[in-house]
Amino acid sequence: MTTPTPGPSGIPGAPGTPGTPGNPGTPVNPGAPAGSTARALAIRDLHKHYGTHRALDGVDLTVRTGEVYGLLGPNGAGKTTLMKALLGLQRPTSGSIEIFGRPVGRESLSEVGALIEVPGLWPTLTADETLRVHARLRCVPEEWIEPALRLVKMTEARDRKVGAYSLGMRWRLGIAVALLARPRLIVLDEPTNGLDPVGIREMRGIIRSLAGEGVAVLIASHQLAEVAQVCDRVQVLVAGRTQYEGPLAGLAVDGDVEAGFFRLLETADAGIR
Ligand SMILES: Nc1ncnc2c1ncn2[C@@H]1O[C@H](COP(=O)(O)OP(=O)(O)OP(=O)(O)O)[C@@H](O)[C@H]1O
Repeated sequence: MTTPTPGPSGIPGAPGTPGTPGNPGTPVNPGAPAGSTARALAIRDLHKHYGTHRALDGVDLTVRTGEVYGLLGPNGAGKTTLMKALLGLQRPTSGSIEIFGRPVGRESLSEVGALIEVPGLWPTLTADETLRVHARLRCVPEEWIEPALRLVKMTEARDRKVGAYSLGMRWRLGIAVALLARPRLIVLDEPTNGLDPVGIREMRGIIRSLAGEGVAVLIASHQLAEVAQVCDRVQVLVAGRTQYEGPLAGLAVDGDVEAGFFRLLETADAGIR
């Protein structure tokens, strides 16, 4: 578990963020003391059936504030289905989802930022213009743009058109958009997909900064390496069922996490066939 620290990003709305010089900080959740680990997301016995196919078959998952949680699983495991359900994009067959203690709905989703697949951005706008549009759409003050740009290290590129950005820059801007309204829970689908090693390292740094400020982060990935260095806990899903839940190190077989992960996938796969 990560202990929230004074906010390096200067995103003043993140819970428990004491603020930085010139950036006094206005906690979104003044009731939550710095360092507390409230339940950001609680999923219980979630089922999603498509006809007779069980895409999710009784999944439980809890993500706490200040934690980076990895949802791992091969193609078709049910990761996207779970994320869509928690974002209100898909109705589960049964089970419950609570975001900061409230069911999925307009109010609870106002606490959530999401980046699913490559961010859709307007190529003819600059980063600054992009964020201004989103600030207006979401009724967010323009002063919140600067800290979001700073967190993703896009201040220098803010006046360049998005059409000329690398994939890594687009991802970073996509994260800035997702963070603009200062969510307390952020959901990222394959956040390092297509990034080069430098981009991957930067993305990890951004994710850890968010967690350090008390934001709860849920990452879905089918690659162990992607989550290995950044997640506090993981859940391995195979064919809609939980095969493992806990710290990554708990997957290890003879000290080898990767070997343990692949053995788990093979065993689960054999059990399904
Ligand atoms: N709309 C749908 N209708 C029928 N089956 C679906 C639908 N959406 C998903 N599925 C099935 O549900 C299962 C889970 O799919 P899902 O996309 O959630 O997996 P995933 O873990 O996100 O995979 P990937 O890593 O490939 O994105 C798969 O077997 C998929 O074929």
